[in-house]
Amino acid sequence: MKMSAGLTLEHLLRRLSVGQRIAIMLALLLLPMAALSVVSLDVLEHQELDFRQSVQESINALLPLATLEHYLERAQVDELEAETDTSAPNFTALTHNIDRSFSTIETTDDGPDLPAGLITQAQRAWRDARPAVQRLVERIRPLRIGDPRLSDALSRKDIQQAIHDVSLARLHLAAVIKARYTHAIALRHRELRWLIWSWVVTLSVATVLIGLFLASILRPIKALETAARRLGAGESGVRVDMRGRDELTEVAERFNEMSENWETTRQALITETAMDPLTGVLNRRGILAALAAALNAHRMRDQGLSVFMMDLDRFKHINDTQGHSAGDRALVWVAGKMRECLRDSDHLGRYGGDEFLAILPGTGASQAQAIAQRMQRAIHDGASTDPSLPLVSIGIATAPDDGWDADTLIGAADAVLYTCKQRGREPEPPS
Ligand SMILES: Nc1nc2c(ncn2[C@@H]2O[C@H](COP(=O)(O)OP(=O)(O)OP(=O)(O)O)[C@@H](O)[C@H]2O)c(=O)[nH]1
Repeated sequence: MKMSAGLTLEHLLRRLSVGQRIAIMLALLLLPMAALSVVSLDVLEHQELDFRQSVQESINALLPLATLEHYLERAQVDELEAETDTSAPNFTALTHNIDRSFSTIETTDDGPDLPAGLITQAQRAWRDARPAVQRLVERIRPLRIGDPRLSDALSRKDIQQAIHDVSLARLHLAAVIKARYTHAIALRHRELRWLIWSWVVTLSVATVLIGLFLASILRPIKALETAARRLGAGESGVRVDMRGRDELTEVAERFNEMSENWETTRQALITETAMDPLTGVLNRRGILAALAAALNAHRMRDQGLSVFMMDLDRFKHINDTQGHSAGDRALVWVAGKMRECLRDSDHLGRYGGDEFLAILPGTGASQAQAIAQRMQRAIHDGASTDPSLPLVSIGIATAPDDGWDADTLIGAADAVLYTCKQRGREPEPPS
């Protein structure tokens, strides 16, 4: 079923020229690859941007919190007093930055994949921390770094509380950012998997289609090559069955014409080289070839095979008294009579001037004797009323009793013929 569907598709493809098929094959390969490359680049670029944004967001959100925490810790160990720098850390700007980070994070759409409540927890933690931080900020705002009043302004307990609250807010915010980062990575992997599958599926489909296109080109080429080899090996009637409208079908049609022409020429050559032009039966070369082939087949089938060596009687006299044309007519008539007495599967050839050789495959000695007598009678009946017609003497040899090869059989039949001609006009009785 699949095979026939493939072949039907192939027949459809053969309606296209080879050039068109190659162009479509290239398009099948290049267009999906180009499209996929564009999509892949776009996806990777977007991922890169998202990733950068995510990292930037982390820095923007966490840095002010971490800085605030850092300054608070330094205040706790009275380091701010020891600072030579006279500018105070800008706690107000820091808290504003933190507020802005939280509002940015809050408005970012995380989609359904992120654990719910993480942002709320972080915001709540910051809301809890903010008043204590604010109070500290209010107290130290008028003071400079290194001012001895800083120690009085910052109560250790308040600082510790603020550190604790800010640290808690930082941890919650870090959890949000981590979750977002993990989510971004998972999304990136999912998109990459989709991309890889798209490549695999697209390339597989393209490969199958290209395979079909290639088959529609290579199969006819193979058929032509096989046919050319068979024709080259001398096989006759070689044809390439091909339907389509492409160049290869055209080549196949020309090949078939060439094969037919060659067959006609070959038949003409065979006729010319193997046939006797006067009588229309095989000539010496043809009948010897037929004998070799018949003996070959005979050995394989293990059946009897008889040969008749036949020589015309009083033929010279006909030639001498009635002319060469009368002799020719007599030869044609005798050949016709002989052919009439033989089966289609038997072979008849003119062996020499007035000598004929018949091959009777599958015929034993007694059956051959009967056929020879019938043939002799038919010729003698005609010749008895027309003096321009000859008589015939027949020597019979049968394989395998009289021999296995052509020369031995012909020699044996010739010997019988000689005896026969010596004794009169009757064929040799079966041995
Ligand atoms: N008309 C004609 N005569 C041919 C042809 N080929 C050979 N001959 C003649 O056939 C004759 C054969 O001679 P013979 O075999 O002695 O003829 P025959 O009278 O039958 O003698 P026996 O065979 O001894 O009975 C010769 O005269 C050849 O010239 C041919 O194609 N046409």
